[in-house]
Amino acid sequence: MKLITYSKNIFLPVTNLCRNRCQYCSFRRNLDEAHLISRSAAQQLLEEGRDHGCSEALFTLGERPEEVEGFHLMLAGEGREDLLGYLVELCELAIEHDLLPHTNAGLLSEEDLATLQPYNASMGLMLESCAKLDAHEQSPGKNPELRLKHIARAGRLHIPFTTGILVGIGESWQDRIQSIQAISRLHDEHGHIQEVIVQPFDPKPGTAMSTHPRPEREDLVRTVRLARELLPREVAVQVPPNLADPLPLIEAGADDLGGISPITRDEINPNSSWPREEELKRSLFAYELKERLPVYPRFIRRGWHGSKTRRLTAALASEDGLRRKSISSREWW
Ligand SMILES: O=c1nc2n(C[C@H](O)[C@H](O)[C@H](O)CO)c3cc(O)ccc3cc-2c(=O)[nH]1
Ligand SMILES: C[C@H]1O[C@@H](n2cnc3c(N)ncnc32)[C@H](O)[C@@H]1O
Ligand code: MET
Ligand code: SF4
Repeated sequence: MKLITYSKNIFLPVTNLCRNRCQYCSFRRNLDEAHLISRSAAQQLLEEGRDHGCSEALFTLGERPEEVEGFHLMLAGEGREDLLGYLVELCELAIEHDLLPHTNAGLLSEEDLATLQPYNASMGLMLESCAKLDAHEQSPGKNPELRLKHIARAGRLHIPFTTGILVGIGESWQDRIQSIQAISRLHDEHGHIQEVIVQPFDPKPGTAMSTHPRPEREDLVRTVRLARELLPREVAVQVPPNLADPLPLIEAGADDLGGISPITRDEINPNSSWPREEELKRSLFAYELKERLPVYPRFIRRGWHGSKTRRLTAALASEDGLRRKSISSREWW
């Protein structure tokens, strides 16, 4: 039976302040409406996550919020001077609560990426697309060259990495192919890509792209097929089951469903609720559905997960025999 994996996570929106203005995004807010997660709110979510058996704390935030005037006042409200220090503190808090951090903070400097590495089991940054698109006209951080550089830097630092493409934001088929090939080349060089997300664009009311059509199912199927063909076998192709029916995409070669949360919503796609584990088990009965950690086994074996997560990762990986399980359909270990 083919193996399909997912991670049980909680979604922590650290701040929705962002220097970019992606035309599809409803997560970002202007200063007057923006928030910074408080220690106590984070703590409460982490406690709930632990109680629900989650293994991943997904920290997501706008890119370089420090560049927005006024953010330092929000930080000061939490008694901090810099965002990085606060992110490290939140990751430490997650680890104390038995949850493995996975941070996607947008573009980071080499120094900041290196600072976060020890505290994260894995990290992520979507390439989105290797093409320069209108949707990113006001988003300096979505410059594909900068994103590819960031992903390469993560590779040099041995950070197990999640990236992916956003499908249906104005890119061509050629762009999709080239984006996947670019990710594949980075993996050939550094070996750090654990999964590539094929993320369908989902129109959001109130955004510039609210009337832009969502991609056709057949286009998603073709994109997943392309990704599966162009990427080496050990790199998982991830599809979010709250944005499109996963079954045809799994049939086309997808092998991971990403983070699924029993308690928090997908703050990027707040109106698309995740299916429950039982629902997925029912609809994907022809597959072996299996929970995984936010860091894939081969990276644990190589010791690439952040040093501060070592004990927790070992404990979680051995918990239900994950460590020894032999798996037929995929090079899981
Ligand atoms: O719940 C979500 N998880 C998202 N994830 C998280 C992902 O599902 C899991 O955190 C990873 O599979 C690690 O276990 C992302 C992670 C990244 O590094 C980059 C982009 C995303 C996008 C989403 C998303 O839109 N919704
Ligand atoms: C975290 C990731 O969420 C994705 N993202 C942001 N906005 C949308 C949307 N409207 N539809 C689908 N995905 C989106 C981007 O790819 C970002 O990198
Ligand atoms: N802002 C970051 C990015 O777009 C993180 C995900 S979107 C909230 O890369
Ligand atoms: S997708 Fe990320 S980078 Fe783009 S506006 Fe939203 S929060 Fe900012």
